[in-house]
Amino acid sequence: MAAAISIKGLYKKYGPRYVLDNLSFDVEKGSIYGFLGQNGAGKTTTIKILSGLSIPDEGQIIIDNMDLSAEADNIKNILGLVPQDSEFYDERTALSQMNYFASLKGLSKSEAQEVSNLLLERVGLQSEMTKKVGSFSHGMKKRLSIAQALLNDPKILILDEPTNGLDPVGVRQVKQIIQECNENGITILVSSHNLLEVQEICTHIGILKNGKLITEGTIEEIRRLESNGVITVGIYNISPEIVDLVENMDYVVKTKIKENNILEIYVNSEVDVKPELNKLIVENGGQVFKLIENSLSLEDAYLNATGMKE
Ligand SMILES: Nc1ncnc2c1ncn2[C@@H]1O[C@H](COP(=O)(O)OP(=O)(O)OP(=O)(O)O)[C@@H](O)[C@H]1O
Repeated sequence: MAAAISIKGLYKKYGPRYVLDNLSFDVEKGSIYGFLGQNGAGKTTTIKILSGLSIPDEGQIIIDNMDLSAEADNIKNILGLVPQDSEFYDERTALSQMNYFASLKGLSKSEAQEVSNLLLERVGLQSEMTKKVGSFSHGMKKRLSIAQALLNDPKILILDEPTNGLDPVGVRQVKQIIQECNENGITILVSSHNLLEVQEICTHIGILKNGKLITEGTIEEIRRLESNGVITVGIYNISPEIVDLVENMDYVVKTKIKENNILEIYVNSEVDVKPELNKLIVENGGQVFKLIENSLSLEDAYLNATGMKE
């Protein structure tokens, strides 16, 4: 699959500290790539570099087959950016704000009016377009910011933490707009520190930690990364020998002993391993009083991968 964005060996230093440290990844054409990481991981720094607002110390960026270092202006024409915080004039209406941005992009008055109307409708602000932006909620401003980013009919849309600080309705609206943009052929790069908020719309996910991409893949691949399930076994007479035997099984990733004779077994297997585990424990003298399997959520896989989980 062709890459809409290809980042190779990106480094960015602030003072003596590298905030991007040999960062490389591709965003496939037509995908919705969730660029995830905790606060300070380097997401905004990467996005600023991609949108030409910051210069990397090293590395190559190819966007839609153009090298950013040589064709920044052409790239601007095919890129839409929704920054974390957009600046609007509170006294202007949404429509006049959009018309103003459209005129900055070189559209005539009538073209601007037409496109602005269309885009405000696309982000669900059609009945609010003559209201002053100062009266808008955070979610409405975010949708206005997306409309603004769509003014140049971009091939690629980059959104920096678009769901941050929104209420659940606002999150749902923004996700729906992102998905509709994608259905209309726009490749999406969306950053977030909240996997749960974006996972249902992403086709791919990359996890950034301290400026490095620590994990990458399709949603399904990420889920399978460490373990795809956890089996909770209650054993009355749990012993170190039983734990050792369990840990040595092929599909067991790790085990954790919990209170009340509970052994948590993280497994990575496509088939049901409960009968085999039960047999092993019982044959070695264990008295099993409960055995439950839960599949791991993507959130768990994320926390495992970022080392946020104990
Ligand atoms: N202009 C700057 N000067 C110095 N340090 C900076 C600058 N911009 C960012 N940093 C530092 O670089 C690191 C990465 O910041 P960045 O904003 O890219 O992270 P992030 O993943 O987007 O997090 P957040 O979600 O909090 O914005 C942080 O430690 C931040 O303090």
